[in-house]
Amino acid sequence: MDSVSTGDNNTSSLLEAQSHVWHHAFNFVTSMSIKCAVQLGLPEAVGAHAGPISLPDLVSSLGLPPSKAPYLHRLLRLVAHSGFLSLHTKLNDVERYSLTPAGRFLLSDNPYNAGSLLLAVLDPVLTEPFHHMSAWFRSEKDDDDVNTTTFSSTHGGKMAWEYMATDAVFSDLFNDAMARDSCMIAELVVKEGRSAFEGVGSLVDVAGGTGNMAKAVAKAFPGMSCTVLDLPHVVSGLEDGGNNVKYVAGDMFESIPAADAVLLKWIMHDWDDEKCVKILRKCRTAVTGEGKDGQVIIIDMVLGNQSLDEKLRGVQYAFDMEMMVSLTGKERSEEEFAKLFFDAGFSSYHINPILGTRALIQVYP
Ligand SMILES: C[S@@+](CC[C@H](N)C(=O)[O-])C[C@H]1O[C@@H](n2cnc3c(N)ncnc32)[C@H](O)[C@@H]1O
Ligand SMILES: O=c1cc(-c2ccc(O)cc2)oc2c(O)c(O)ccc12
Repeated sequence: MDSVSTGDNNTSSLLEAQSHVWHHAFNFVTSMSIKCAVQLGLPEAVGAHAGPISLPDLVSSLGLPPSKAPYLHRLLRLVAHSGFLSLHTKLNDVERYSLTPAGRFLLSDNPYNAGSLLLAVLDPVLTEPFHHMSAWFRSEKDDDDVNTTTFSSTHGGKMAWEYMATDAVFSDLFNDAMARDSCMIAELVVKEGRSAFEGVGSLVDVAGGTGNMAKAVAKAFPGMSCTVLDLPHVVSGLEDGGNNVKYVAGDMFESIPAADAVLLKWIMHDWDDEKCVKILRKCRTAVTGEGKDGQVIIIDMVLGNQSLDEKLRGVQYAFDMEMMVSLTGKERSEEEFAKLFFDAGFSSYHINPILGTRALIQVYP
């Protein structure tokens, strides 16, 4: 191979370029290994042990055959290298492991658990479409929507939310992932973005899933009456959460109950621009009806925040691919959000970048 094919024939540049390709080719192996650790119950076994745990103790508490110890050691090495375990070698030169802060996010009894999101994203339901992404790029849009997304062309023409109603196991996993995320975001929002909710007497969490966000907001603001609107298969059977949280089964494209404020957490990025404008128009009607002059509160990623580091920007772009492959949505820049808001008839907005990769956006009629 000559230097033309590589652009540079300096030895270290060649090796670095090759390793860069390897790093990205093998990223999925790292992800799948972490998934395996979660499925084995490794975070719980490490977390339950009094102090850092050794390999033999881990093998026994996971109930694995002792012959698998050398293999588990190799899994632990990668999971530790990926930042989920700390390695302690001080005690008698025996390797012992403890959970890092990211590792504690994989604990199933952690209310902020992100393991369910990891399991959902790495479930074949969501990974299979990625094998067909290039075919989707080459295919023309068809009238019956079969090829609207890579997800729908992989799953017999079913669009994402339609599919959810047919797969209770995956739907429960996904709803659990959303609910856990809402637990943490609600706490941060109540702490860091409290002013957005002050003075709000009634709130509708539109497409609010199983209601964790609404429950936490209602708890922080006992005078507020909260309604969770979501599809029937998500909210049917859920008991109203205390005095001031109730569930309504419905379609946000049809009607949204009137309220002082409407919350859209992780909704805009699920939909294309046209659908977002439709949802926002319904929200505008909900917060301006009955003489109200309310607001729409959006929690979503905003691309282009220069203070985000490279890793987090990569996370945003990966989410954008997930939205493109699974749904018809996208992650948006401030300019793209502003266009949606003005097209839906709103007059102003304020972005508060208090949630890492995500931001709290207040939109005013
Ligand atoms: C990404 S989840 C977000 C859930 C919740 N807001 C959260 O952040 O945890 C999107 C939600 O939209 C709901 N959804 C999809 N289409 C809907 C519709 N037409 N009307 C109401 N809810 C809908 C789904 O059932 C799902 O719960
Ligand atoms: O990672 C996801 C995946 C989805 C998704 C994929 C397929 C379906 O049938 C439904 C949903 O949706 C997500 C989402 O709405 C979100 O806010 C974050 C992540 C994901």
